[in-house]
Amino acid sequence: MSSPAPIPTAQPWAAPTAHGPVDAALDLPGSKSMTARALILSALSGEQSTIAAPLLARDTELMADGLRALGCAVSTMDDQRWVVRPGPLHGPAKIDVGLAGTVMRFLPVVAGLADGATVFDGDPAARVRPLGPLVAALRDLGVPVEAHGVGRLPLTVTGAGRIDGGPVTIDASASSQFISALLLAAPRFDNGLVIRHEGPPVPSAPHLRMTAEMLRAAGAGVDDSVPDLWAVEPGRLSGRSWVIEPDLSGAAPFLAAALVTGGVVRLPGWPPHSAQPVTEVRDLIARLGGTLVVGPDGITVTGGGTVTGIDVDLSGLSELTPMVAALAVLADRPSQLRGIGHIRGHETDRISALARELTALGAGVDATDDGLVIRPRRLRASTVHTYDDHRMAHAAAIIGLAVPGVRLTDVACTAKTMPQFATLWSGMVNSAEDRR
Ligand SMILES: O=C(O)C1=C[C@@H](OP(=O)(O)O)[C@@H](O)[C@H](O)C1
Ligand SMILES: C=C(OP(=O)(O)O)C(=O)O
Repeated sequence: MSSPAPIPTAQPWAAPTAHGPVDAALDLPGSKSMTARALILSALSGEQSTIAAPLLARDTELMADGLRALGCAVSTMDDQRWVVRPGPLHGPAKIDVGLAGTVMRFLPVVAGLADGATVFDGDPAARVRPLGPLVAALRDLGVPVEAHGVGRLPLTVTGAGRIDGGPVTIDASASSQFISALLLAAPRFDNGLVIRHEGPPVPSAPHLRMTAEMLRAAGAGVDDSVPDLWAVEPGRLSGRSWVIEPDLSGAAPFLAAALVTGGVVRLPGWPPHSAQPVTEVRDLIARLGGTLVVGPDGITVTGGGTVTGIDVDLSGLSELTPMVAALAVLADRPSQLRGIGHIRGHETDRISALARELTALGAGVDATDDGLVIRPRRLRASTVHTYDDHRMAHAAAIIGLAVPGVRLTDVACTAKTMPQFATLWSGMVNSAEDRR
């Protein structure tokens, strides 16, 4: 396979310090997880679909490219409305997954439905992200997969144009995306799918809820009423008009800015019924000392002046760990973040990366088996390594609000999910400074 697309060039960045409360209304980009699911479901449906307000970022663009490589027409000409025209899925194809968990987990199952061989590879850091249980499940379902070592990239999936489906067992404790990947394609399996999880708890329950909800919206029959068991009926998926919500996880650092500075951040345009875990995030913000209110004008987060340290199981909201860890070093008491051992397999080993970088900033940090213990201490200026991880960059930016002299080795890694992060962040901080 040709070498994977280059990783965005590193861009060192000085995080702006806030000298008072932020007060901002932000128009944030679409949800990565919803855009990824809408693309897959549209590509597997019977007719044309549109995706309004999609996320324009590296992860979703790689997903669109991957579907194109498999024979699906995806027009991204109009930034506000992508058009997906499904076509017969076929190889040979080469797919660059970048560092996107959604691309490296969702597309191999789609490739199993294609006729021919598809080769997958990605950034060097993607080659160490877990994939083995999904590879094993695909093989159990009769799809030939060649993988590196224990089931890592690079991968070759040789589809026969169809998958029998039926019962399969998987250990999805390393990533909920293994289950979402199989569920999203399952209506196209001849016999549908009954998937059982066996192993330590599956993380990211809200993402599995989103998968089931979007499958149902596309016309699939899904039963997710029994813990650790999901059933999808075989059937035709309908093309439809998807409308993507703003990304709640992408919003998280901005919400954190309200907490750190005792300010206000508003996110207009939030739907009354959200596919994302707004209630869980509201409860988390409340425990951290702020308030999140959902009203007709959208979401408003107000900081209470002090960040409260917490003891919290973040397994459902694990992608928010870097943001919560950043708040924890600025909090009034120690925090314990639990239930997140699997984030060692995220964009980087986030447990080790956070422990190392927060310690360098002066915090007291212990990595535990399933998370982090964080003791706030006097912090100092430091250059934070971002490890190509967008959310490590977010964490450093949050701390930089309160600690002068925080520099990031690279802010360009935020292009994974929000290429405009540095501009939006500086705009939020500078507009508050200008008003003072
Ligand atoms: O399905 C999805 O869109 C996602 C599921 C979660 O993955 P894990 O279960 O691997 O944490 C989450 O962390 C990731 O950012 C997006
Ligand atoms: C874990 C994350 O991403 P991915 O979809 O690449 O797993 C994340 O965005 O925090």
